Amino acid sequence: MNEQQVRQEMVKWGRSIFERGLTAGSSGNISVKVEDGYLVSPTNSCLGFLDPGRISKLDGAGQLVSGDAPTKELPLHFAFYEKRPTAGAVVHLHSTYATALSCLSDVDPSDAIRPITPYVVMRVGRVPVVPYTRPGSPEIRPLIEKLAGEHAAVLLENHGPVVAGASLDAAVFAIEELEEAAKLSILLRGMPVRMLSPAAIADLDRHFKLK
Ligand SMILES: O=C(O)[C@@H](O)C(=O)COP(=O)(O)O
Ligand SMILES: [Zn+2]
Repeated sequence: MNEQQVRQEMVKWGRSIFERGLTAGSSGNISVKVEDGYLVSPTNSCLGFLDPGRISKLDGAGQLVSGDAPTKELPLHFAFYEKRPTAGAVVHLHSTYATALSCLSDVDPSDAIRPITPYVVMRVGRVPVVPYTRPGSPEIRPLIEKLAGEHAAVLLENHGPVVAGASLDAAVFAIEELEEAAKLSILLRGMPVRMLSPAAIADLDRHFKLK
């Protein structure tokens, strides 16, 4: 895909995410790795109305080359690119159920999404919770770097989900699945849920290796 096509993909997915209510107002941000750097949603932009010509273009070192000022969450995005060589895109949203889960004090911080259905195991894997930092703070970078080698997705405590994927499509599909799994997890709270067995999870891990 050439750079113009990637810009169009960011506009298409941004609009789709916004129109389906997966993030509101100017919340959320997306980035995609391109041949000579990164394309990033501008800070304070609405994902539903990205202008392809104003998307922030960064060089390989993260310096702004063209377009509007980038999202303030670059440390978050770069932590994934640094520690996950397979990452081609990163998506952060304030989707309702995943964000709700990130606010619950009794969620296991090493495994916030209980393995209820196979698809979340296949597309997202185990999701840890990263301790709270102020949005945009550089303090998030080392916290994510500790986890990103092993995990494609995290929940930012009291904030929301972040997912890395091999492509923008893959990252969007995974964050959508994370949202659905969080929704099930909240809907089923207090009910006698049958979890997938450790053997079933190991079988899924063998057959559907996450990138
Ligand atoms: O929650 C926040 O403030 C940010 O994480 C966010 O979602 C939007 O920030 P920008 O991408 O800088 O607009
Ligand atoms: Zn945010």
